Amino acid sequence: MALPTAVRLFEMGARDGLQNESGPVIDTAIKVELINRLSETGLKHIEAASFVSPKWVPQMGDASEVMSGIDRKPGVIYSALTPNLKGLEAAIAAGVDEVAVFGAASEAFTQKNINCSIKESLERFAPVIELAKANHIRVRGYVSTVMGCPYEGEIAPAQVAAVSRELLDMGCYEISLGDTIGVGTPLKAKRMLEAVSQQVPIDKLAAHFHDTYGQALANLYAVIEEGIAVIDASVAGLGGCPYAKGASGNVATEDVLYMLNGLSIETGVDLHKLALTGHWISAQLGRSSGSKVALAMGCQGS
Ligand SMILES: CC(C)(COP(=O)([O-])OP(=O)([O-])OC[C@H]1O[C@@H](n2cnc3c(N)ncnc32)[C@H](O)[C@@H]1OP(=O)([O-])[O-])[C@@H](O)C(=O)NCCC(=O)NCCSC(=O)C[C@@](C)(O)CC(=O)[O-]
Repeated sequence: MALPTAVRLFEMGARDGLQNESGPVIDTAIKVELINRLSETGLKHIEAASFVSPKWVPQMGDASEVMSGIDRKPGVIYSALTPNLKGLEAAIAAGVDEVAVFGAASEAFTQKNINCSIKESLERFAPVIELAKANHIRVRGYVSTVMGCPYEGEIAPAQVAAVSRELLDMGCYEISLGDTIGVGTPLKAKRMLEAVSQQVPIDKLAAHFHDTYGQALANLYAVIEEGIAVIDASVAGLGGCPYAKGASGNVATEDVLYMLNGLSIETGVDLHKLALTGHWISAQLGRSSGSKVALAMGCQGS
């Protein structure tokens, strides 16, 4: 299949990135400034917060304050995770544009992450999706552990396909396929996608790959060759997953953008501004950017 002419980048840094930071809870003002800076790069889709239990993920405990603190740039969609009705109600009150439910293809990961079975998770999501739709809010669905689980190991592509199909049938507009612990390789990614795309049209799928084993760009190239045109990524490669020990961040948005620019695939995102934002947030966290491209570009100014 020909490569897509355009790709939509879905920025994860403020949520998937920051949720996993150990140490003190990051100031709300820093989260707000990160999102505001990201909004100026041309990104049109920013996951800004997570309305989950603060006991489970302390870094996301100020989701409402973050949402009320940011400058909403017209044309940018600000989304948040909502695992249950309590989260959705808070997200609606905070004025999110879009929400996401998050399940997994692995029973053990689902238990560790959201404290229920896959079946129970889908039952829990049903009223969330219903209420979101009644409020004219679109719902995205995540499926984690699509290429491997930290607790169960190998995950059958058919299982990924089944959970993805359920979420689509329940009303999610898009299913994001998460290689939560970054264990995938290109052939595995293609095989997983082949199974899923028999159940969910490829234009309703997104790739959400972590870079733990340094395979994320190769895996992304493999799936865009198959028609994937939505990519989740995290500025400066921030993040990991609090319930997946050893998982490193999402692939760095700067690195994905550099690759897409090289392929003449349109994104509308300014690489220089994005790299500056990545250096800025990395400095706030007391480290260097996790993006190889940003480091190579060397633009450290604010
Ligand atoms: C789902 C629950 C809440 C179940 O957790 P639970 O303990 O089974 O829930 P519960 O209903 O028994 O409630 C326990 C306490 O949490 C409170 N609570 C309950 N819900 C909420 C809420 N929405 N907001 C705020 N507080 C909430 C509730 O009020 C209660 O408070 P208490 O009475 O003890 O004071 C919990 O397991 C949880 O919050 N998990 C979140 C885990 C998480 O955020 N993981 C990271 C995101 S997923 C991810 O990163 C992967 C992804 C998406 O990026 C894709 C990939 O890379 O693969």
